[in-house]
Amino acid sequence: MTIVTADLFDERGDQLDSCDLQLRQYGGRRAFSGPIVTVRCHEDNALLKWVLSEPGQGRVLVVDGGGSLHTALMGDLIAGLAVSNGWAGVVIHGAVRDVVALRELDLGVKALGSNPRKSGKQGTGERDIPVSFGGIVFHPGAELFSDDDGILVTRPVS
Ligand SMILES: O=C([O-])CC(=O)C(=O)O
Repeated sequence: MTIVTADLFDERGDQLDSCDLQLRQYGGRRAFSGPIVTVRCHEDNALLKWVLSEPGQGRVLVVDGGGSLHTALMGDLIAGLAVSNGWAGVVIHGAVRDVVALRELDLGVKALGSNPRKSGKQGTGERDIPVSFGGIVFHPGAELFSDDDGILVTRPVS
């Protein structure tokens, strides 16, 4: 079923937070949803590549790259890995590259912008922690809904 975030917000907005940050659509799947997995990293994409190498099971990876547009945290190879492993989407507070190829992939991809410069590969960063941007908190395990209008998330299950 196609996600319509505006309808969802009308139905159950009291249980949802909406991301104010205007991320751009880069993926071939413009509407996507799934449980959240998180990574926080800075201009280094080894950790997110590692996470996207795991079975995605329809989940969405939310990457807090600190808003850096200096290096791309994901290109078509890592995005292709995400497709093969069954991830629904990747939301990046940072940059991507290979944007023409990303459009052809059956994957939701939202990011701040793009940069052809690649990231470091040290593997520094953290995973499975709450991350925050656009005025909301993305909690691991909470549900994310994304389409052309924006991104909604549920609050943590207490
Ligand atoms: O290898 C990287 O840093 C990212 C990349 O270009 C890709 O995923 O294709």
